[in-house]
Amino acid sequence: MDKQNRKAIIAGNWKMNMTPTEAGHLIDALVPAVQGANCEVVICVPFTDLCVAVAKCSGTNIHVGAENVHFEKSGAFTGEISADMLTDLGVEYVVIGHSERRQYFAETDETVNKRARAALAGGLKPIICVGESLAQREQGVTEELVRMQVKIALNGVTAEELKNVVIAYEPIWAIGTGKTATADQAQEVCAAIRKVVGELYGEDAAKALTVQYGGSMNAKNAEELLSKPDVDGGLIGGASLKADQFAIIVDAASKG
Ligand SMILES: O=C(CO)COP(=O)(O)O
Repeated sequence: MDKQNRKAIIAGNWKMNMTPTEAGHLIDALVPAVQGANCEVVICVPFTDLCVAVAKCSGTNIHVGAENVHFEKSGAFTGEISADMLTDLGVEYVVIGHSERRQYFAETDETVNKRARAALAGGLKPIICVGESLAQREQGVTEELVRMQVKIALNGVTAEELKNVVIAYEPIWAIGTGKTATADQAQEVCAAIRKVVGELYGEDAAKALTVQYGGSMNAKNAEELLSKPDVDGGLIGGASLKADQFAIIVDAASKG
């Protein structure tokens, strides 16, 4: 499979970090640091940082994403944010189904699917997160679980819509722990994700799909992870909060 035809995407997931003032400073440092990138650069930021991010990234090569979206178009859902609210601001991507949302906010494969469909219908590009816990890896059910997560998340997503979908493999045990999956482990599961998408949508669609790895990806290990044939980018937490570290990861993806 030829990786050259796929777009590598390096996306920061800032999580619950950065006030709007801090966000402005970080983006001011990021813009010159990633301007020569030969991959897509995305920052997914808290809702409160979106305005400043969109304003500062306008006219640059940095694309802006949110960290979640509600599945209804509008209505009595106190505290929630719709796809239309995000696109109206100029937001392009949205992280969906992050394991922290699944673990702490009771999101399920079914609500992940509803959010993904709402995002796509609203013109956003969802970065759908899947991945196993340590116990699930030790039980040997990683591939089966990830296949199921992907199948449910994509239920009802059309082949045309799939072109705007990114899938991120994020083993839960590697998130924020400093324990990175080995490049071979990342490759194995990213390939399995591409395989199930191929079964659902055909070979060409699978070949075109961007599959990211996320979980303690950093300036030191990015190059090796990104060198794997089915790892098309990264979803980066901690290391995305430092412009110099994030830029090194972007450089690594630009070479691949
Ligand atoms: O959850 C992640 C990205 O969504 C990964 O976080 P870390 O890079 O901090 O491990």
